[in-house]
Amino acid sequence: MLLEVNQVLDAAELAMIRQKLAEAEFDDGRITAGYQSAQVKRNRQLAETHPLAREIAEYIAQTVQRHPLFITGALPRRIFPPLINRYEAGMDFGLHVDNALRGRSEPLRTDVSCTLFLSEPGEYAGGELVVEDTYGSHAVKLAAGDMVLYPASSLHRVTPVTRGVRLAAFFWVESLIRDDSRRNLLLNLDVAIQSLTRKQPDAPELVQLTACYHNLLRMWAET
Ligand SMILES: O=C(O)CCC(=O)C(=O)O
Ligand SMILES: [Fe+2]
Repeated sequence: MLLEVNQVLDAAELAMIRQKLAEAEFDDGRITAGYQSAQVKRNRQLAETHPLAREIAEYIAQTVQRHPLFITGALPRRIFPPLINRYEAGMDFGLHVDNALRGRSEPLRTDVSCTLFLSEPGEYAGGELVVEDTYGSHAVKLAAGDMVLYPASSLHRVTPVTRGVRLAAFFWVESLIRDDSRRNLLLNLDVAIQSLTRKQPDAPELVQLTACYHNLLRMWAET
């Protein structure tokens, strides 16, 4: 499942984050890459230990969790602190899969991968996030402040940036629902229940549908 969550950050929040990042020193992106992905990773990244990285990570992690579609789509159990990357002209990230586990003490299982775009599409050429699934390749390039969620199990890449600079926050979610197809089913059920609630708040089926949602969640959730 590829899920777009729009307007996670508003213009003022983006300006604040962008201004802070404008002064920051970025390192080689391979600092967090596994063996295979390091071979194909050509970007810059703010070190996790950088005080600014911690401040921005905290801010973004709090903000995404206020977004109902993020909660419904990811059903987060734990969020890995968001990292910031930067692709300048000539940089890209070849086909790879994200590491299954992140962090040393109490490793987080990466179920959902997220990219939150911090640059507007017009600020750079190229730089699409391309995610492979059983239905083919999907190229994603969103407005600044928008985010895409995709299964961490999928192969993906970032096409070469040929002009300008692409800034993004990226992070992983350990979900209450490990399996992508189950998570997707719950998302669709939840969205349908919410839509029916808006259209027909007194529909008697709502109680059964809500029971189905919670009982599936109870059956599958790993807490
Ligand atoms: O920059 C992106 O959109 C994705 C980055 C990525 O795939 C990674 O760091 O593993
Ligand atoms: Fe990745």
